[in-house]
Amino acid sequence: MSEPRTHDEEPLADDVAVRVDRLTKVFGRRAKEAADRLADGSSRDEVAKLGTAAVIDASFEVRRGEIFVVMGLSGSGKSTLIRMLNGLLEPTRGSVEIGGETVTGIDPQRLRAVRRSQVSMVFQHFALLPHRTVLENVAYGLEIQGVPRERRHEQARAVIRRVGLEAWEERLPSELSGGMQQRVGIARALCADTPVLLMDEAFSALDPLIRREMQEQLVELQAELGKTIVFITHDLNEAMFLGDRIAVMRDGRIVQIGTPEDILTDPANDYVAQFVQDVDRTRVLTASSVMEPPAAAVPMTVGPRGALKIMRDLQTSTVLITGTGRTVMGAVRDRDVLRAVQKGQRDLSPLIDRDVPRVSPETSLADLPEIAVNSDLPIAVIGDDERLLGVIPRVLLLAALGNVSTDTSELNVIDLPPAVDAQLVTQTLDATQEVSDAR
Ligand SMILES: Nc1ncnc2c1ncn2[C@@H]1O[C@H](COP(=O)(O)OP(=O)(O)OP(=O)(O)O)[C@@H](O)[C@H]1O
Repeated sequence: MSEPRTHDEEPLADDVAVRVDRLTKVFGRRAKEAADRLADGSSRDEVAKLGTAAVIDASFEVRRGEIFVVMGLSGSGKSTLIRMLNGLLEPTRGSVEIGGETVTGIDPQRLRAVRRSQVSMVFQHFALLPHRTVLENVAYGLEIQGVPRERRHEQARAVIRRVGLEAWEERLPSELSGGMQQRVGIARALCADTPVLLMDEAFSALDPLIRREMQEQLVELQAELGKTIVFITHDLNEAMFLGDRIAVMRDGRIVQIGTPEDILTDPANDYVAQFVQDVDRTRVLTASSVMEPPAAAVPMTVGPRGALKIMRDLQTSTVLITGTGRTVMGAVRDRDVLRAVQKGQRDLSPLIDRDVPRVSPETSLADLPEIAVNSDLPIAVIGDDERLLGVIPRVLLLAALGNVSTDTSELNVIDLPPAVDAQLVTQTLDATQEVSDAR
């Protein structure tokens, strides 16, 4: 008798839009043999005589509503992979499931039905029908499904409005700019109303400004419509901007799958590390990825002497002060604390500057310089419950704000050194120690 399944073991089938299992594609006459050898551990080069291994042993799941980006250099196997996802190419080994249905090895009629109901594709070069209007292009998918004219035009008009092209419905594609043509491409894919959108270098032919606009629009549309999107690109910044998760491909293999932050901060190998070297980190990283643990803050209860010691040890001129429940009370400056210690004061509260900048952990790094430059205090990273989650120490912007959002790999910020001399601090602490000991 088989073991009863516990709730935990239940596959989360409903959450998975696309499941790819050990997918391999070899081009060449002896493809099967090459794929078998690859499965037995041979390298791509070792099987090169048998065929070109375009995709090797790829496995991943794309969750519903996720933007999953496949990124890699030219020739790494991205297009081959996406073509297997919609059944345009038959895998040599492995399987693809879309919406819970296996699409590998099924009969062509069934495959067409699954494709129609589940998957739409947006191409790099728009692939619009040149002699049909924008409206007819967008409605085309419904037309071949036999949807009556009135209804398909109505649906097409709705998505055309969504992508902001309502004034262009009756125009021909050639009358539109590249960005607009691609919006028609997206509208066409949306009109088919499939849960999965496959986008193959969809924005690569557009100039940078339009491209950025399209990326933003796609993220908006996705948030609104909840589509599952598999997006292929060789552009790392695009991958980082769009991807909930990114799969990095190299020579047919997926070498890492992770969130943009994982890929950036914890690259799986030198190849990925090199790839991400030039990415604009400020757009990807958030306050939570640069903050120091809350231990870098000081509880009120330590008093001026305790605070001064900690500031000396951390070599910092300002430090955050926390109250009960680790809420942030403000920050103190070393000068003020030193003076208080010299005067034998026991209470930190009169020294606290309550004007500490506060950000949420999701605040983009790109927004921090502006906050940092307006204050000489550390930035407090605060959770929903007002608790201190981390500290971004007092930073100084060396360059103009504009510099930070370029593709530098390091942020141009440094900690300010303590304002008062460490020796003086130590002398003061020793002297006041003697006083308190003598008491
Ligand atoms: N029909 C085919 N016949 C033989 N080899 C092919 C075929 N299609 C692709 N390849 C090879 O498979 C490898 C992966 O190609 P693929 O087009 O999937 O890569 P890609 O990452 O999409 O690159 P690009 O961005 O240049 O399209 C390459 O070596 C390519 O030459």
